[in-house]
Amino acid sequence: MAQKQIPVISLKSFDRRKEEITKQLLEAAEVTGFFTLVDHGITIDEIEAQFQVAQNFFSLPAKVKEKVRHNPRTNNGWEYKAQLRPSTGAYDQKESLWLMRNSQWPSDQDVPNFRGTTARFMAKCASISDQVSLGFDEDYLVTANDPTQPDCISQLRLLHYPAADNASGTWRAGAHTDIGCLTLLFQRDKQDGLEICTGRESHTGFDVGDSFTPIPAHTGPIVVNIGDMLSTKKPSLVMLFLSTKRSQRTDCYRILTVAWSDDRLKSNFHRVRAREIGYSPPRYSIAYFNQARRGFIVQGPRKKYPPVTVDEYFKQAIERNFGQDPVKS
Ligand SMILES: O=C(O)CCC(=O)C(=O)O
Ligand SMILES: [Fe+2]
Repeated sequence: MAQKQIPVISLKSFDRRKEEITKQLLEAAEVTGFFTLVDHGITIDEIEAQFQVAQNFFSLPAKVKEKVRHNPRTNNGWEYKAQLRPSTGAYDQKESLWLMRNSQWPSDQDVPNFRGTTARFMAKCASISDQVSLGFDEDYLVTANDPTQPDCISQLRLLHYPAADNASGTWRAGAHTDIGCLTLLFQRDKQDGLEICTGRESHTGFDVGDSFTPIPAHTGPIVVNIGDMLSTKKPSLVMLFLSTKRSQRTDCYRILTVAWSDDRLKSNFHRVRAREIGYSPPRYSIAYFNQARRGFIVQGPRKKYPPVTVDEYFKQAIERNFGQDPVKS
């Protein structure tokens, strides 16, 4: 099947071209669900510097990485092959480090320059995100995602998929949608594997029957997608069937009520795979998840769905992702 393209949008001269860019972004978000940003202001050197500190962290012995072990209650820290995907029923073949601005980070002693490099990178991701207003009143999402506020729960996720041989039957990241409002994804040259489902017609139930498009990895362009907070995530029979915990089943139903954009925007499935036959080199990627401020109320301008706080929504969403009850654990 011919490869479906996703729109490439330049942020060059944003202040002067704001209206034109906003129109392009909105159309891409409404129609395709994914788009690529170029001329966004983060240089290749800055992106490579962030990949380098990520690589330095992942190459440490497990007992050093465990100093910042993943906490399912907050969804911060280092996890190793710990994410069980309802879509595949298997653990993703990857390790990742989740960071919030005020969570525990690896020390500069263990990873030289980690804090400075990563803090600068997160700030740049936040300011790029500020340029993506998606049809909300100007500055509405900027205020909702304001990283200077202590209750802002936006996260940076550093990811490492180890090299694999004949990976048939395994997934580097099983099909999923993201839980936040807007994700910026950075890839590295020649480390392919990302596949996305585009279009309003896709995302039937739980990626079943949808067609996935490979997105070649390049250092520089940012792949952007809409997350569930802005969209509506419909539970599917597959998801309900795989969710054995009662709390997870409840969660599936409650997710129905969240759609900050009143269903205008679309949160689409994506996944990462290694080659079924032959060698796949390691893949590193970096995702910045705009996840708003805990106290913010998620409700669209047309009030199509009842209000939910970001805090309540987020707790349900990480329970679904990591199978833990963040309140009780
Ligand atoms: O590594 C990738 O390309 C995708 C990562 C991703 O989708 C996620 O962490 O939500
Ligand atoms: Fe994702």
